[in-house]
Amino acid sequence: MDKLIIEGGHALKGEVCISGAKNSAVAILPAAILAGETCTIKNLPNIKDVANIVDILVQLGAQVKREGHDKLVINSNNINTYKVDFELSKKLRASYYFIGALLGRFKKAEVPFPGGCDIGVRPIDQHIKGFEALGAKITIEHGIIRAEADELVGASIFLDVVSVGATINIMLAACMAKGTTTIENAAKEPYIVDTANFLNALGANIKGAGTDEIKIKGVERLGGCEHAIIPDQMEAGTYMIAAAASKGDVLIKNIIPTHLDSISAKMKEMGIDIIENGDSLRVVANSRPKAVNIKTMPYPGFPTDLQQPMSVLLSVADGTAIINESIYDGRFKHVDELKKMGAKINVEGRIAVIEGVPKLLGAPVCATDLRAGAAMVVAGLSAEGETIISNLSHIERGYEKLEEKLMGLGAKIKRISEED
Ligand SMILES: CC(=O)N[C@H]1[C@@H](OP(=O)(O)OP(=O)(O)OC[C@H]2O[C@@H](n3ccc(=O)[nH]c3=O)[C@H](O)[C@@H]2O)O[C@H](CO)[C@@H](O)[C@@H]1O
Ligand SMILES: C=C(OP(=O)(O)O)C(=O)O
Repeated sequence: MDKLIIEGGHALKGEVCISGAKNSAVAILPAAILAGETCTIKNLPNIKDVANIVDILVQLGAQVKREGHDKLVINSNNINTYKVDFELSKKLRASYYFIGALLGRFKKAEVPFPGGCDIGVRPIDQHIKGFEALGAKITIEHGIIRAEADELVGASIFLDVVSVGATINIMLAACMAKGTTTIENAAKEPYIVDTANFLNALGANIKGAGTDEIKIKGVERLGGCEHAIIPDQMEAGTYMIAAAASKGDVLIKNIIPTHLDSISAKMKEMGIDIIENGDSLRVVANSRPKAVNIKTMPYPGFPTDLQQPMSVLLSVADGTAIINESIYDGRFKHVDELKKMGAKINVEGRIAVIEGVPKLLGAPVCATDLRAGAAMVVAGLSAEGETIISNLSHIERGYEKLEEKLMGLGAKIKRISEED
């Protein structure tokens, strides 16, 4: 089992280039099952979640060819099963997209329950409600979700909760359904727009992605296309927070700054300089940040996926901050780890009260989930002394070349294997 060792207290300085978005990639790759011709997908992040999705595509019989480090060419014509392997499915959250994609293509899907970060209850009732509205019969047996339909017919679906996964999954199933599907109270995250753009490039007719009402007119057949994944909002946000926590000066390149507006706004409120310029953004932090309150919200609100890294910056801020985690009921598992480094945080349900301390002190800590891992890295970079982070597999699901990128910014970070 590898560990990361960080010698903290070195300001990050320089430039970092952001990779393609995990949450777009893991939706668009399964969506390629609906394509009647070859798809070329570019700007894919080289992360475990993408590798896991590719393993499922291959298990189903798709031809997947890698070209260069960030490009895959996929042909789904030879897919010969609608059943996803149990072990592969539970390796990540996004395996749920195979339900929508296989149902859309074969009118049948068998997908074991997905895995993903353990951050509270994560039901998929809204996905199921959407598939049923389109005419599918859903049964759950022995941990496997079975979806089956004689035909899929467009329907009007009002989501009870704003769900990224349900919005995309219904889009996938509805693309080739008969008639028009309307998703109301749809999620608006950039991944939804990216996935809709990909499907439209294949020949789908989706309008309104990025708003809370999406209309999908079913088409007979989808073709192929070339598509580049958008930059990763969460990776970019993590580097913004890391730059500030280390009192650094970092130019974050290859981003869409509007996707980061809620983070930039909060960081400006904290007294950190954020300078946008085209597709890059510079973060300059010289002094201790001011404490601010945060409530996580669906896009364009402050993203839950950056709540954990942000809690590190608030741990060393001047004053007391309140975090209201409105999306998940268990996304504070990292707090016990941060306390080992001297953070003063009280958690009561979905609320964390953080009393800022002047500095954190390095300690052995564990990455309990993906963004908890990112939070530990940010904490290690800002802390005095050495931080040793274990349980790295979560971090590998979502961050491409983490050590390499941080070392490029002057961080003292290295990976060791247990036997080293
Ligand atoms: C692979 C992927 O894209 N993961 C992201 C996706 O996860 P995921 O798609 O799982 O998250 P959702 O947007 O669906 O979940 C949002 C909230 O809705 C609830 N809910 C969701 C679906 C449902 O059928 N019923 C229900 O009650 C969830 O418990 C949660 O409280 O969006 C989350 C919210 O931005 C992010 O944290 C994850 O990084
Ligand atoms: C919660 C996350 O991932 P997943 O939904 O894939 O578990 C995340 O990316 O922060």
